[in-house]
Amino acid sequence: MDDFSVKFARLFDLIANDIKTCGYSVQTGALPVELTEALLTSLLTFQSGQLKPAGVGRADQHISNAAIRRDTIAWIDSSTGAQGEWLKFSGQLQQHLNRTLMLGLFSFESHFAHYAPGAFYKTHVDAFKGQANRVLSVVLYLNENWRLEEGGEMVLYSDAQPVQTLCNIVPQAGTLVVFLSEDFPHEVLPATRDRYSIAGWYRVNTSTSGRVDPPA
Ligand SMILES: O=C(O)CCC(=O)C(=O)O
Ligand SMILES: [Fe+2]
Repeated sequence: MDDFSVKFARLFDLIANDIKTCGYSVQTGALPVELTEALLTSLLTFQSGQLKPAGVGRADQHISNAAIRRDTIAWIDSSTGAQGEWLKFSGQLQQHLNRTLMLGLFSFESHFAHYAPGAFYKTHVDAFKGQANRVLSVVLYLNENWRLEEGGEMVLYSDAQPVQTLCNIVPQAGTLVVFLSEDFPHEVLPATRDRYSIAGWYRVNTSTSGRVDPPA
C-alpha cells in the first residue's frame, strides 16, 4: 500500500461497510482541508462562462432543464494538481470497493458544480434501474463554514413506498457522500449563498460486441 491508501484506509473501510449495510455513506471531514481548499481554488479559476448549465439525462440526450436543475458544471480532468489528487483518491476508493464489495466499478467521471444562491436540483435518481450505467454516486462539498440557516442541504430519500427522508446533508467542506446510484432519490435544496461541490459517478463496463460503453 502506498501512503495515500494507508492514509485513507480507515475511511475506505467505513464507506465500504456503510454501502454494504445500508447502501449509502456520509463522512464528514473525509478529505484534508488543504485538498478541499485547492479544489475550490481550481473551481473558482474557471471564468463563470466556462461553467455550463448542467444537462438532464444521458449524454446523448443532453437537455438542459432549468425547471429541474439550476447548477453550472465543469468536468474534472487532471489539469491542476488538486484535480489530479481528487482523481487519485477516487481511483483508490474504486479499487477498495471493488476488492471488498466486488462491485466491478470500471470507470469514473466527475464534475465541479456551482449552485448560485437560490439554485436547486429537484428530486431525481442518478441512474435508472436495469440500465447498468451509473452504479455508485459520490459527492464532495467544498464550502468552508457552512451554517445550517444557509440551506443548500442534499436530502436523501428511501426508494421504498412510503418515501422516507433518510438524511439531510449539510454541504460543509470535506463532507463526502457515497450512495448506490439506482437506489436513492435525492435533491439539492436552494441556499442563500454560493454552493460549491464535486459530483462523480462510477460506472460498470457494459460493452457488448464491439461497442465499448463507457470508452475504455
Ligand atoms: O450537490 C449535491 O449535493 C448533489 C448533486 C447531485 O445530486 C447530482 O449532481 O446528481
Ligand atoms: Fe444526483
